[in-house]
Amino acid sequence: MTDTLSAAGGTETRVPVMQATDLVAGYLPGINILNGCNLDVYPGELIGIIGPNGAGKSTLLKALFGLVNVRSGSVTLKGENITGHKANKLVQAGVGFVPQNNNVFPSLTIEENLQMGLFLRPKLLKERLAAIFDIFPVLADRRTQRAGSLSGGERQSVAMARALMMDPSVLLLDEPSAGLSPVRQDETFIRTRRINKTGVSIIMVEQNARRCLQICDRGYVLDQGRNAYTGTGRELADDPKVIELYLGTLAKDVEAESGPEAPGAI
Ligand SMILES: Nc1ncnc2c1ncn2[C@@H]1O[C@H](COP(=O)(O)OP(=O)(O)OP(=O)(O)O)[C@@H](O)[C@H]1O
Repeated sequence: MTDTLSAAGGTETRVPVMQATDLVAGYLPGINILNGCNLDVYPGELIGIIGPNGAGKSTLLKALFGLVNVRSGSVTLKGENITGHKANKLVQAGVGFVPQNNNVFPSLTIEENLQMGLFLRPKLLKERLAAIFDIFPVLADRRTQRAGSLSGGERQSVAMARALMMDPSVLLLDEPSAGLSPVRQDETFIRTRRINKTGVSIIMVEQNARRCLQICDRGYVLDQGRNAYTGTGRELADDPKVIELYLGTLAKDVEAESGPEAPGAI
C-alpha cells in the first residue's frame, strides 16, 4: 500500500521504506506468534512498537529481518518483496538490525566491532568511521578499548554504531533501553532521535512505552501478535484506552527494574 499526498502542482506517491502486510510467523510448528501484523515506515520516520510482554514485538522485528519463519503475508523494502530474505542479503539491501542481547563482539575493540559492521564494503571504512564518530564522538576517543569492558549503555552505543556502518535506510532496534538506568535510557532515546534526524528511518521496539511514544512519530501497540492500536506518538500516549491497558503500570515497572550504571558512560 502507498500513500498519496497533495504536493505543489500535483500529487506525490510515497513508497514506504519498509512495509509488513498481514504477517503470520512463529517458531514452533502450529504455533503462530504473529497473527496478521501490519506495519509501515515512511522515509525519515521514527516508529515505536510497544505492547505487553510476549505480544510478539521482538518477533515482528525478527520477521522483518529474516530471522523467523514467515508463514504468510509479506515484507517489502522500498516496494521490493523481501519476505523471507536472509539477514546478510537484507544488510546489503539497506536494513540494519540491533538485537537486544549479545550485540557486540566482547573480545574485539570498539573500532574492530565497527569494522565488522562494514565487512561487506571494507573500502568505505575510513569514510564510514568518520561519519559514525561524528554521531558517537566518545567512541572515537575510546576506539582501542575492548567492547567486553564496556557498560550496558556503552555496548548499546557500539551495537547501534556498528549497524549504522553500512549506512542503512532503515534501522531496526530491539529494546535499546533495556537494562539501563533512567539516565542512560534517556541518553539512548536522545541518540536514537539524533540518528533518525540524520535521515535513517527507524523501527524501535520498546518496553519503556511512555518514553518511546514521546519520541516516535508514529506508534503501534501490539497485543497477542496483532495490531491493537495505531497512531502518532502523541495520540497513543493520550488515548485513555492505551493508557489504561498498556501504559498504566508498564512504564513504572520498567523504571523500577532499571538499576544504576557507572557514570561517564558513552
Ligand atoms: N526462539 C523462540 N522459540 C520459541 N518461542 C519463542 C522464541 N522466541 C520467542 N518466543 C515466544 O514468542 C512469544 C513472543 O515473544 P517476543 O519476544 O516476540 O515478545 P515481546 O513482545 O518482544 O515480549 P517482551 O517484551 O517480553 O520481550 C513469547 O511467547 C515467547 O516465549
